[in-house]
Amino acid sequence: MNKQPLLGMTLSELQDITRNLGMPKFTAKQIATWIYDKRIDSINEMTNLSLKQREKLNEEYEIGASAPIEAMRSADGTIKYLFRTPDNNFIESVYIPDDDRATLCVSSQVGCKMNCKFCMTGKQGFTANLNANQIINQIYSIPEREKLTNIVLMGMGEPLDNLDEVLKALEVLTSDYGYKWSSKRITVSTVGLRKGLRHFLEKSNCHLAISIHSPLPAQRSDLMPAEKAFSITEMVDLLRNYDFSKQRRLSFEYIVFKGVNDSLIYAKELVKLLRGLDCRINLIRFHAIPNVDLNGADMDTMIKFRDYLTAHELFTTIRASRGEDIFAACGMLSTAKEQEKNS
Ligand SMILES: C[S@@+](CC[C@H](N)C(=O)[O-])C[C@H]1O[C@@H](n2cnc3c(N)ncnc32)[C@H](O)[C@@H]1O
Ligand code: SF4
Repeated sequence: MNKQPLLGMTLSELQDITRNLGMPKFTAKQIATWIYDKRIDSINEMTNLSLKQREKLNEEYEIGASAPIEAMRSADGTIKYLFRTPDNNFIESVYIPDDDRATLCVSSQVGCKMNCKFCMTGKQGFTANLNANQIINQIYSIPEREKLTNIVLMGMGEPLDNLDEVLKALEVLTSDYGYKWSSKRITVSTVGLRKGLRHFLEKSNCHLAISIHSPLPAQRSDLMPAEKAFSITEMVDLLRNYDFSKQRRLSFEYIVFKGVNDSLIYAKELVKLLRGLDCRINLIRFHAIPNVDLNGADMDTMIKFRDYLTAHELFTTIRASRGEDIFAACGMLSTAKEQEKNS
């Protein structure tokens, strides 16, 4: 029988286990402390549990951490990690050090259903949802885990399409019994799914990044089919009901494609669409992917675009492109691995 991983479990799930094994309720908290505070490698190290309790736990459970199988280092310090899931699928996480920050870009699914035109993960199609163990393991099992200051769910997959497991992982990351991270250090990035977005905003305080890429519904649906199910105009109306002026931040991600969405007409439309909303814009450089007729805009164009938005009260930054020499656009490495597996 396969053992169940404890890593990634919420306190209430651990309490279910201790109850079923006839252990006192407080044992669940002790187990959480061993896993999330002390970061032990085996159940045998839980020395404030009796030998009998450890034996019982060991029969059905394990810590459930699994190290990355590959690491690719960029000249700029970015490291891309490849993990193998128990079902022999591949997922990627990217470690991005930057002055006093160190961000980990974490995956939420193997592949993705959303099929955005410009995204390598989208081209893979959907294979599986990651469970909370597999999401937390990406953080737990990298050598730089103690250096991390920020986490972004911007790796493979659409987090709101796997919201239950994502919310569990966010609970473990932000709870007192877990990693005790402030929700201000965590950002969830999404194309915006009608049901998931509302649910996420109600259940989590983490920052929200919406992948917008065009202010015009017709163009956006050409780039991102998810627009057809939940339009950006409706999404913005929904977002207006929430307060982003305090703890939680709202940002919009905008890949600037040459000759597609890079003229000031689009900047003007963005200003119109987002007027009055407490938010910022991140302009992203496109990482070219094979067989897609899109190119990134040049830096001059991006600067003009940024300056227009900033002059119209939309605070805008240009995100530094990191790890281009190691295919840091997510989905590249796992696609290559998948092809190797099938050849
Ligand atoms: C891979 S997605 C994962 C999170 C979520 N599914 C989303 O789309 O926001 C994270 C970000 O990467 C962007 N992205 C995808 N493919 C890209 C590429 N080839 N170059 C630059 N950014 C890309 C997405 O638009 C999104 O803003
Ligand atoms: S950009 Fe995000 S939603 Fe679109 S296909 Fe890629 S991972 Fe999925």
